[in-house]
Amino acid sequence: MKPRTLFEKVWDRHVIEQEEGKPATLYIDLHLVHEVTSPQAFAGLRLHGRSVRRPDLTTATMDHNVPTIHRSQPITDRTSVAQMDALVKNCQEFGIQLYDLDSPEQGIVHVIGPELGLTLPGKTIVCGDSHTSTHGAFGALAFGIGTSEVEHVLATQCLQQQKPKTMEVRIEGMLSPGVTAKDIILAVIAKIGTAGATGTVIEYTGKAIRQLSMEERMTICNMSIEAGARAGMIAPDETTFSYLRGRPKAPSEELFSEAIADWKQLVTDDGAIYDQQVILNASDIAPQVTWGTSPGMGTEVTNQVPFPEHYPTESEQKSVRRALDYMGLTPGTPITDIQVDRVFIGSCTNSRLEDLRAAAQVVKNRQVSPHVKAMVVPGSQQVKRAAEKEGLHHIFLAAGFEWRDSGCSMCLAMNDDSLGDKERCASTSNRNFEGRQGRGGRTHLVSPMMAAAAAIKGHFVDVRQWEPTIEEGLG
Ligand SMILES: CC(C)[C@H](C(=O)O)[C@@H](O)C(=O)O
Ligand code: SF4
Repeated sequence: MKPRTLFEKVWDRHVIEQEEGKPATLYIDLHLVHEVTSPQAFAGLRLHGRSVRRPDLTTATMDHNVPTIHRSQPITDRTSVAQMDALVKNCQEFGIQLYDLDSPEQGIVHVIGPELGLTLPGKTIVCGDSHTSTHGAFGALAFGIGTSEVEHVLATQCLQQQKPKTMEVRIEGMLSPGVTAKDIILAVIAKIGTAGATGTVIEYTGKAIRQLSMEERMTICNMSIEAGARAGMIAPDETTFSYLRGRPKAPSEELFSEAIADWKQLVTDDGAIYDQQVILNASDIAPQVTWGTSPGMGTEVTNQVPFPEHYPTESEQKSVRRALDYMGLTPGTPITDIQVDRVFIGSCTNSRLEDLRAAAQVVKNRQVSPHVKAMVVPGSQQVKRAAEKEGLHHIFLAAGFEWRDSGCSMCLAMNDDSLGDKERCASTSNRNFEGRQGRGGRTHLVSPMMAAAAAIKGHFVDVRQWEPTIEEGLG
């Protein structure tokens, strides 16, 4: 048999029907649902008198609109209330499991899927949400779909899909201390651009990727979409299996070794060919900070804000000028001279336990700069409880951070958590578009450690030079 890539194997396992030159019909193993992109889909089902084909393969949570503070009080935003109420009603009517606002398992859809063990190697996973790519970290084929497709999947458990091309992003070597998975993916996007992987499914390979934990792998796959890719995948291995073992929705202990035997097949065969390939060395990657209004407009913390005139084409110069204007930045300014007003540690990119641990390590025994307002928003209520069990909340609260309930929060400011006009934020999220975190707000994408350090110093700093607490005599 012809050697195949990981993507091709998972794809082939799910094609129900494919006519030459036409989109394939794929079977969907897991459909995740949230309150923003589902109301119209359910309304469509009702209109046509249809039911949900496989409620048992469908799971819902509320995350985008939910308040992250004072949860027992009424929510004032009418759209949020309408969307959340609709989800409750729809899940009841159609028999779908919902992790609602009061559920101890509530959280960002891309955080709770893996956490519950719903996300498994080899599955096809869809959700009306672009960052569904996160789940590819387990060797699943996971991608975002539009609301009409949500309706289609609800009704049929299938999806029409054009076969994407493949791209290998190989990260060789080893990361230096202070450099994280977030820096890898920001560096990849800075290199290939936000359209660099358009029409492809990326597979991340190489020694640096194999050494990452599952949470770090999720950070990488999460942002595949910001490089234009349809999805990102990482072949499952022992790290994957041990993460999944014992999770409530993962195969039970009796079936687990059988599952592993199957999952082990999900690797790219020797001799399989990717349509495109990009290679980076992890040891060349430094902590990244974005300076512009797209995730590709980023650089190393040791660099300066770029000069528009250094870009080769007129259109690039124009977009850089516009970005710098919006961001209120002067070319040539060292990144470390940029002062921040706000710090947001959260989002489906960087709100899991290891992210909070990394940030807390930087924050420990220090104080948030007096002119900075900083918050930590755990990705799920389970992450929140786990962090509290380790006492991480004490570290953040003592430093002056706010410690919130879980949700998307200031990643996209659909709830009350938002930036004011011209407020500048160091954010661990994945998008820095104009107005993303609030009208006129200015977003710099960074890793959790970099965000934590910016909160303490009031400006960006190179975390590689962060002194251990003990040596500063503060501990
Ligand atoms: C609201 C939703 C449709 C959107 C997405 O698909 O990505 C959101 O999650 C985002 O991150 O912008
Ligand atoms: S945390 Fe942000 S990126 Fe992730 S699903 Fe929510 S809004 Fe989208």
